[in-house]
Amino acid sequence: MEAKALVEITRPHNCILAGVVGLLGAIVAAGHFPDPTKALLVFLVVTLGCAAGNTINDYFDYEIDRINRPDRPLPRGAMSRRAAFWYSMVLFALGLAFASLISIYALIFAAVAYLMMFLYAWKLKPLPFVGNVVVAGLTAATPLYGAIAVGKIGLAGHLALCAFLVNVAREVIKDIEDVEGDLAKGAKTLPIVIGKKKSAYIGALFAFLTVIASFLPVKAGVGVSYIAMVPVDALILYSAYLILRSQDREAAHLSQKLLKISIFLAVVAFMIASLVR
Ligand SMILES: CC(C)=CCC/C(C)=C/CC/C(C)=C/CC/C(C)=C/COC[C@H](O)COP(=O)(O)O
Ligand SMILES: CC(C)=CCC/C(C)=C/CC/C(C)=C/CC/C(C)=C/COP(=O)(O)OP(=O)(O)O
Ligand SMILES: [Mg+2]
Repeated sequence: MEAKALVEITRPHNCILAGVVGLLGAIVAAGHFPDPTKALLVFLVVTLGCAAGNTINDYFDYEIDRINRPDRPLPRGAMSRRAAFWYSMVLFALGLAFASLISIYALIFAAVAYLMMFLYAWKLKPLPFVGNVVVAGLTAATPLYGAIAVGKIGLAGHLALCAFLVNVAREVIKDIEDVEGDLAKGAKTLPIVIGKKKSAYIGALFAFLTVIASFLPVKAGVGVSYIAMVPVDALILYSAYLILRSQDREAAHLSQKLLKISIFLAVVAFMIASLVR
């Protein structure tokens, strides 16, 4: 087994971004930076959960990824499926252990989120649109987790709404990109059921809704750097334009990657604004 596969399979860039979003949720809910121990625990529970979710996802997606993503650790043989399964279980268990140190509510919330990630990878992904909503719901749960840890939701709800909308858009567009492999495994994703053009309209609609919702977090203290949301919203609208113009694999890949960049930029803008206000 390649040692680097243990890190690569977790998709560390997603996990770190998710951990920062959990922390951001705690900050905007509390209105200040939380207790450092609690902040670290929130970061660890979200990061470990995301790492476990990505790992179990690759375990169940082995056949699809052999077509769509042959360079990933499992299809290229860098790690066995059995090792990936037990590795994800260890990561889930570690996350729950840290969640138990926060509060009973934080433990229950994490357990439900982790279960949803397992169910998504095992059974829900092939269901048209349901899988997209589950993944987007999990990204929305991330800022809410930080808020739960500090005992109030507050303005983290705005971040959760934006996270949900932008990730529904991105998941639908990713499914347009992955039609070939999903067809081979018999997955009934939205583009396979209603066609790539109608799916592009749905993806673009959720991108537009994200831009509208992005004005809500102005109350979340992003007033100082709200100007930073202008390029973020422009990037989201450009992603929507790209997928409406063409639904081929290359256009869908660029559109979903630009949406991911917009997520990263938006999180940075919110984090700076919430810390400097
Ligand atoms: C206005 C605006 C865009 C606000 C941002 C809202 C916000 C706080 C978003 C954060 C969402 C979040 C928790 C992201 C964590 C990382 C992530 C993208 C998770 C979803 O991953 C599923 C995806 O299918 C993985 O695919 P890939 O990224 O290609 O590995
Ligand atoms: C709220 C708590 C405690 C944890 C949340 C943890 C987070 C951030 C979850 C966000 C959603 C996520 C990363 C789910 C993991 C499963 C995953 C990678 C879904 C997407 O997989 P596919 O739909 O197969 O797409 P790929 O082609 O990228 O594999
Ligand atoms: Mg997958």
